[in-house]
Amino acid sequence: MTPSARTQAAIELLDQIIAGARDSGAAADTLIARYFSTRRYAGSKDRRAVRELVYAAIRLAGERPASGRAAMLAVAQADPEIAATFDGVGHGPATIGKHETAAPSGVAPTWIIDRLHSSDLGYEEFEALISRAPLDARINRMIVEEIDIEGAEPIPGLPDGLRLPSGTQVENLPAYNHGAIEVQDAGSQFVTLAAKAKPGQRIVDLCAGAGGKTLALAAVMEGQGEVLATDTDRMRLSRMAPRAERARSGIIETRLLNPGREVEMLDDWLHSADCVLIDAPCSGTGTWRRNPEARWRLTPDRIERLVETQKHVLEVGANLVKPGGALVYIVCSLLDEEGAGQVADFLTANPGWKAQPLKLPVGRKHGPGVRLTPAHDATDGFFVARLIAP
Ligand SMILES: C[S@@+](CC[C@H](N)C(=O)[O-])C[C@H]1O[C@@H](n2cnc3c(N)ncnc32)[C@H](O)[C@@H]1O
Repeated sequence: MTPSARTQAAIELLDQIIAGARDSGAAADTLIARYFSTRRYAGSKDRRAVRELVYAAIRLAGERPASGRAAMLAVAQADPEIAATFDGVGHGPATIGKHETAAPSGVAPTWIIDRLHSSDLGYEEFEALISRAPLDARINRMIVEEIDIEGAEPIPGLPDGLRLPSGTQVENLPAYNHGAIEVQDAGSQFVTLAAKAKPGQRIVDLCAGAGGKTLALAAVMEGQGEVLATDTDRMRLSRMAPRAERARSGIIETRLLNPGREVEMLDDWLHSADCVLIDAPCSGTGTWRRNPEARWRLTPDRIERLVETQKHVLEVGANLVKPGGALVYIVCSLLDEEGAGQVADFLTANPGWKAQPLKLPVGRKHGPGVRLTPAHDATDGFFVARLIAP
């Protein structure tokens, strides 16, 4: 592909990504994979270059742009080499018109910026929210003692964490195929430490998804005890079994829940878990480094619905914790209404429950818990609190 054809491909993809964000459609990565599956003429270098262009445009535009062309024009404004590809030749985009406007640059839509700011996030933190995320992994000590991957660095404070060189094709590493490493952001690993999981315990991972945190819990438990991984999403939960098998985690049981009937379906675990981990569905404002187009998808209504679901899963989880046991609440959001505020409301509504001060190797105290931010901790953004049952 010529440089101009690459720019045109990025514009077409951005049009699809913008429509996907507006209509709750597929994520950018899925759309990019689909686009190239029908364009065999594009080699791996072309795909990489187009992907880079697409993500550069997504990172630049805080608000959802009017069109893919407007988004790429913003990249062209900052980079004369890209501007030169608007040449109208062959498969290239038409030349830039005198009165054409580029999508405005920014970190996020103004209403979200305001909410982040009211959640005590300083403006100096904002740029880092959409910076490029490093590639982190977790070593599975049940399979290997030590691991040697060229260019990999330890992550201070995380005995099992590894920062891999960017661009590492993890699926091609023998260590990955043997289950010796799992891709997992350092922030996710740090907040899972709040569960203080130990061999022999009974733990529920209530919103387990495809099992990122479940596998980390099972690894610390060294194959002793029980981990019940539940979720209401059949597709996500079904991805757990093959991952658990690869990681040789024999103590994980999965259970698909019906929304609204969770407590009934978990009656064999009532008031008996040492710990219930709730990695609640959230706005994902802490993960824009990995999914920068997610900030074009948010609406105040969507956040309101998420806050309701979070309140609900907290109530469900509280029913499963044994007296003196722990409820660990996590969101990858930096909005207080989903994090510190949500937990404060829970504590008011449930007298007797207490927030236990958390000592994590990273993060800063924030309300009844701890907050990790990309600028301060070089991780995705998270809020985590550990609550002890009466
Ligand atoms: C942040 S994701 C979990 C990610 C996962 N823990 C990980 O580490 O990869 C939140 C999950 O909550 C699930 N969820 C939503 N409502 C739920 C409910 N009422 N009960 C249990 N899980 C729910 C969603 O399907 C989603 O998989």
